[in-house]
Amino acid sequence: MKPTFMGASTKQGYDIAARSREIVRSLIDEKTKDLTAEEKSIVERIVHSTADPEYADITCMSNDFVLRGLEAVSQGKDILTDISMVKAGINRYTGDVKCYINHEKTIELAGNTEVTRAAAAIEVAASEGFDGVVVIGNAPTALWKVMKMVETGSMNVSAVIGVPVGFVGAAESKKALEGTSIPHLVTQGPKGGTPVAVAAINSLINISKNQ
Ligand SMILES: C/C1=C2N=C(/C=C3N=C(/C(C)=C4\N[C@@](C)([C@@H]5N=C1[C@](C)(CCC(=O)O)[C@H]5CC(=O)O)[C@@](C)(CC(=O)O)[C@@H]4CCC(=O)O)[C@@](C)(CC(=O)O)[C@@H]\3CCC(=O)O)C(C)(C)[C@@H]/2CCC(=O)O
Repeated sequence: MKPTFMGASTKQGYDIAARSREIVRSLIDEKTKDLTAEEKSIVERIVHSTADPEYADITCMSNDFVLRGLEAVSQGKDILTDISMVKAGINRYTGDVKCYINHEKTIELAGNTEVTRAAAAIEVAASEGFDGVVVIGNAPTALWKVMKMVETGSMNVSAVIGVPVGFVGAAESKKALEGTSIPHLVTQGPKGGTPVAVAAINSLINISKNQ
């Protein structure tokens, strides 16, 4: 696989990405001065992907997030996403990227129990023996389910990127994740979404390749 920078793999693409990174740095350098080099790189990539410097204020990581996340992706552990759009964006990982939202067991479970498909998909992933990094960009109910299953010892999770977007439960679910001992990255408040989730995990994967 060709080396990339911010997903760019051509000379022109690389130049655009490098220029964009310079602009991002000039916008958020002061705000990120207390972060480690790895944390800074992750925040820069999120701001780069969204063109929204506010992410430098609202992105928060637990102290062990980078360590535990890097350990997991370096070992090639599985990555689990809440929805297909997030999975589609993680295109340079050599391990498995899984998403059970359209799995027949998920559809059956959601139909029988009347929970969301997003939450049912987490239960199915755990029942299939998932062990790795969870990436949630859209569905608060999936994030609540992960926290519950980790708390009850029914799911193995190395780290969680919890950045669901929206006005119904997103902020609350992320606040709850911050109160757990699960290694995590969150964006506080309603903002987040697929581009943020993908930027965060792709940045972690990129850092692990350059170690
Ligand atoms: C609250 C939900 C939101 N979904 C958003 C954005 C997009 N969702 C798409 C699709 C096709 C799917 N979303 C579901 C996950 C569906 N979305 C929800 C739920 C209603 C509730 C989740 C929760 O609160 O935890 C959820 C329903 C569920 O039962 O889980 C999906 C399963 C719906 C379905 O088809 O049954 C489905 C997943 C399909 C898949 O992954 O294969 C969009 C592609 C729709 C679109 O815009 O066309 C889009 C993806 C956007 C992206 O950037 O990737 C929001 C906006 C995140 C929204 C939360 C906002 C809010 O209501 O406040």
